[in-house]
Amino acid sequence: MALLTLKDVTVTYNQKTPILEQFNLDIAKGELVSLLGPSGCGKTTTLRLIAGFLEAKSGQFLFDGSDYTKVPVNKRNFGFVFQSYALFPHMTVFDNVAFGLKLRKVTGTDVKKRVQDMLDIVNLNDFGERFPAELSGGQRQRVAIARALVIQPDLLLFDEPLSNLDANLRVNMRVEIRRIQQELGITTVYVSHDQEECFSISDKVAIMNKGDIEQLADPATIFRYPTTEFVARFIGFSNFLHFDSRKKVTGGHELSLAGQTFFAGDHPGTSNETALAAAIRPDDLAVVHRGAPHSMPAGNVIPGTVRVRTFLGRSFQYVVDTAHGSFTVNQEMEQPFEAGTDVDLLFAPERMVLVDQKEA
Ligand SMILES: Nc1ncnc2c1ncn2[C@@H]1O[C@H](COP(=O)(O)OP(=O)(O)OP(=O)(O)O)[C@@H](O)[C@H]1O
Repeated sequence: MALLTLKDVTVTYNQKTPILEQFNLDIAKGELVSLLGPSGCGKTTTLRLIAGFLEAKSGQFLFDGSDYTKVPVNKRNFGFVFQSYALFPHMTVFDNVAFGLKLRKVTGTDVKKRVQDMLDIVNLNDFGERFPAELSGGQRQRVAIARALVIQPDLLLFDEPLSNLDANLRVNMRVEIRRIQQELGITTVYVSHDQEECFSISDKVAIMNKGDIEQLADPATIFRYPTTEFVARFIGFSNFLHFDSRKKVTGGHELSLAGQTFFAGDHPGTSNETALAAAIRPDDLAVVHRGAPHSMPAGNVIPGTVRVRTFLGRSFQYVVDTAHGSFTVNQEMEQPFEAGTDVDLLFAPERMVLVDQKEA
């Protein structure tokens, strides 16, 4: 059963068109769920709604079996960590972390023990007497996490917590966040626009587009088997074929495109029966000299010409122009193709993921 449920929630700012409309989300106890999507898709709005900073126009918010729709922020025992650490500059680290406990009327020795425990968890046990100005960005963010956790929240909410940190520190801190979240088994909603960050730490990722969740699944499933063209593009499938029709055949699916019949195998990426587009990652396309032997089904080949070649380090990237549009291919090779070379693009049946074109 879900710990947190948003049910048919609609949110409008300034009475204009809804930002979220009939929005639904379920989160199970102990899960870390990320909301990921382009700027303006409604991630922060969803988080603010869960936090209680924002009221829904209609719909329900259920938490742990109770109706929280009208419960005010200060009656929800939730912890927040924001992009700006929002520490009190005139208070020591210890006092910053203790602040929420004092508000909750926790007394002397209890405060000391709980703050110390939290500083241990975030590896800042020797920093209690420092002031925020005497800390690095990563240390400040750890204080913010300790402060959110010390109240033993029922839910932890992160809004772009790492975006003020430099790249290396971001990687370290996301490992820390995942470690702490798992150690405490605390249910967490995490907003970021950084795909790698969300994929690396989450049990589930919700990919949002214009106020809707287009796909909610574990990171590996989304990475390999996006269900819509929007999700596929967002996570790096840059090649698409848009078919006229499809037919189930033994062992797979026949897909027709302007008289040519492609074949896609039976795999989780072809189970969506309404999907009429194929998405293919640049790493999953192969390119060979025009007419070179290969083991693909005859229909899974498109002739083309290399327009651009770039060097990626491990591999080369080619942009290949064909009668069906341009395709991007990453391929490791000893002797790379020059721009202008006539080639064949090979579409492996197990690498074509069939996606819906909704919101494409
Ligand atoms: N206080 C507000 N008043 C009016 N419109 C708002 C307000 N806050 C957000 N919006 C609008 O709501 C939409 C969703 O915003 P939201 O902040 O939820 O997006 P986001 O996905 O978090 O984006 P970002 O990644 O840029 O932070 C946007 O179109 C935004 O302009």
